[in-house]
Amino acid sequence: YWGTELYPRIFGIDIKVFTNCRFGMTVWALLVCIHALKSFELYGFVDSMFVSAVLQLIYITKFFWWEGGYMSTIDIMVDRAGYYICWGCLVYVPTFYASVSMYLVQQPVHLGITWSSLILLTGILCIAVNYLADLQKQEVRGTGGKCLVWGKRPNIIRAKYQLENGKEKESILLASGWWGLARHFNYLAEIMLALCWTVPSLFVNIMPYSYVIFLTFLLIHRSYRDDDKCGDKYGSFWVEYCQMVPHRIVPLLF
Ligand SMILES: NC(=O)C1=CN([C@@H]2O[C@H](COP(=O)(O)OP(=O)(O)OC[C@H]3O[C@@H](n4cnc5c(N)ncnc54)[C@H](OP(=O)(O)O)[C@@H]3O)[C@@H](O)[C@H]2O)C=CC1
Ligand SMILES: CC(C)=CCC[C@@H](C)[C@H]1CC[C@H]2C3=CC=C4C[C@@H](O)CC[C@]4(C)[C@H]3CC[C@]12C
Repeated sequence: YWGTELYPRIFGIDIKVFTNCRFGMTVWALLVCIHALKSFELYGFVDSMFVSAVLQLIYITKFFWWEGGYMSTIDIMVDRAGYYICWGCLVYVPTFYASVSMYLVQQPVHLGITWSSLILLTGILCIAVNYLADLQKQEVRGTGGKCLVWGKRPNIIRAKYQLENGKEKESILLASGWWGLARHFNYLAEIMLALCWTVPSLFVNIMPYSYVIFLTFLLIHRSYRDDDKCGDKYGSFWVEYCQMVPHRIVPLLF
């Protein structure tokens, strides 16, 4: 179920790049377009479908833009290519992640220009925060901490860790900017964004909210998994970071 190989290749093709990045994300985007086209064919322009589809498509485009950063996440560095990842990315992501659009084909909602614009702008803001947080970490590490974070010198911990062969290495833990608000503020933006592309379906049925609910559980669980992973890797340096940034996802709350 969890797999054995970390980076399997078939005929030179990296299986995890294919499943996690290319197939799942592309079919998700295609299904959003297919549902939006069907809705247009049935009812003409529907603002709720437009807002939801545009947010999902911007998010997927952002994913491809940032794909290099995804290569250093738990999915690629820790999870092996087993049933969990393969079924998850080949079947679960395209179908379940696009389920709000599928729902809106059956249940069109007219939001009006004010609500549509408000939801669209909030969603775009969430995508920007999620992207900027991921980028900030990459930039600080890429420059060895010699950059500005929100206009100031970053607060960093130079964390030492050991490789399996005993060699000592160093990495940077950022404790300011987005990474000073909470240890995974990027997850909060991710959940708020999913809410933005779901809320156009209003509150008649719980079905379209399945993805937001799933994502909330997934990311809370992931924040614990990441704490374990980083605690094992960085030891006392991670404890120091947790003392500086005590909250996991929501500043002052959780
Ligand atoms: N829609 C979905 O289904 C999901 C979307 N996502 C999104 O994917 C993106 C990547 O998420 P994910 O990989 O889970 O997690 P993060 O982007 O939060 O990365 C966690 C890793 O970053 C490093 N790190 C942790 N804290 C710091 C710090 N303060 N400074 C520098 N480096 C740090 C550690 O790795 P290292 O070993 O390098 O130190 C840690 O394992 C996010 O935008 C997330 O929202 C994630 C899961 C599901
Ligand atoms: C129980 C079950 C079916 C779990 C799903 C497992 C996987 C399919 C998902 C676990 C983590 C997910 C992802 C992580 C990070 C991502 C970056 C984001 O910008 C786009 C989505 C994704 C690639 C996402 C894809 C599904 C998972 C691998």
